[in-house]
Amino acid sequence: MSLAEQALAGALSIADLRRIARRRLPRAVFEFIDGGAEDELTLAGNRRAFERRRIVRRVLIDVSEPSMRTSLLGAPAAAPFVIAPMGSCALAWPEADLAIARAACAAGIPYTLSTMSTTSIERMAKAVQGRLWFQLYVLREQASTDKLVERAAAAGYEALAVTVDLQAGGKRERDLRNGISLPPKMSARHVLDGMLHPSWALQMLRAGLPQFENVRGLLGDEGAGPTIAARVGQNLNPAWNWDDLARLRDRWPRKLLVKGVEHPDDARRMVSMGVDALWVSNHGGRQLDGAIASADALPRIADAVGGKAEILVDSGVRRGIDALKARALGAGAVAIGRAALFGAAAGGEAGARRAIEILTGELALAMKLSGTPDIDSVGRALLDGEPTQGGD
Ligand SMILES: Cc1cc2nc3c(=O)[nH]c(=O)nc-3n(C[C@H](O)[C@H](O)[C@H](O)COP(=O)(O)O)c2cc1C
Ligand SMILES: O=C(O)C(=O)c1ccccc1
Repeated sequence: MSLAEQALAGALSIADLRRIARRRLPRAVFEFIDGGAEDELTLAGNRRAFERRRIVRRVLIDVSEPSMRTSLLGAPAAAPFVIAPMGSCALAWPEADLAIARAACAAGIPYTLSTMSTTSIERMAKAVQGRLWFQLYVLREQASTDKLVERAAAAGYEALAVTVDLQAGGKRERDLRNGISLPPKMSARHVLDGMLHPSWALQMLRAGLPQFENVRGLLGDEGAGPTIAARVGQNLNPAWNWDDLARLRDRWPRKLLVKGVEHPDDARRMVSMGVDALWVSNHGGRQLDGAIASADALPRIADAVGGKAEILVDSGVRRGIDALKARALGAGAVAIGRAALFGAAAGGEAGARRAIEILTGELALAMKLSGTPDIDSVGRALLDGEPTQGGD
């Protein structure tokens, strides 16, 4: 076993994978992934909202073979997990999108490709046979947005998740301090940072600068944004509204998800328009600092929707038991963002596989120890002190 393989095998938790990633990546890249907006209140709140929930265990139940198989968007999934869309992943590991997608496919869970991926819609569809969803950022140019939607349909993606919480790039102060911008402006500090992380630097030199393959030529160049998020934000349409969502619903024939929902009234209105699934998220604390934690928004949305649409949740999932808590709070599945990317940053496809394996392993154990033989039977009563309106 190589040293890198040994390190991966020795990683017991997502926190361990994060530590390996932190050692391997230049500071600017690690902090771009790890960081949140402003004071990182929402980033920390996401974790706290999962951590503070407590499970009231049941005993004397046969849990010899706990089943975490479930149904997501009308198709089977091996576990209640989905990979969240992440742009610029190749900064962490060459072709990290492909690495994570292959790991997801092997684990039998859906993978969401970002509009800002460094692997094109078509290349991903050719490379991976598993369940693929496409995340849409609404570009300022209507025709360019329409083209992305058409390409995802033509390439056979089963679902479209339109992200609605990046009306502008969040104020990511770590990125501003580190000067990680788009296009990259290399300073002496960046070169030094690279030299201090030679395995990463050599990989990058060999692979070349990652490109946003889906939006090649589409990002306007009115000034390089001060951060990646700011530059991308400048190119998205902040005027996009309910009427536009209705048009998108008409144009896209398959499953439609809205990512970045937090208010029950928004959720209700989306369901009435025929949106198939609500993706409760605050973008991993990277957008509005001060936004409610996802795990707190989740039960209110579940009550508002009352089973008329599916619900996913992300932001702060770092342990398998978080998926059990999320199921109890009303989600069908949790999406994994940084946890998967820390894995890929630590060791490419094997690292992403390790991340999923850690989370599913922890969930299986949590199911046994809580007396949960079947993930689909989880209700709100599993949690201490949760009002059970809309639950069981
Ligand atoms: C490096 C990085 C890039 C991201 N890029 C996108 C993106 O392109 N589109 C999107 O909808 N969300 C994006 N997100 C947000 C994730 O989809 C997800 O909502 C978030 O990471 C969940 O929080 P977690 O990382 O705590 O699991 C990104 C997150 C990270 C960490
Ligand atoms: O950083 C993000 O959260 C994000 O959404 C993004 C968008 C485009 C490129 C890279 C990241």
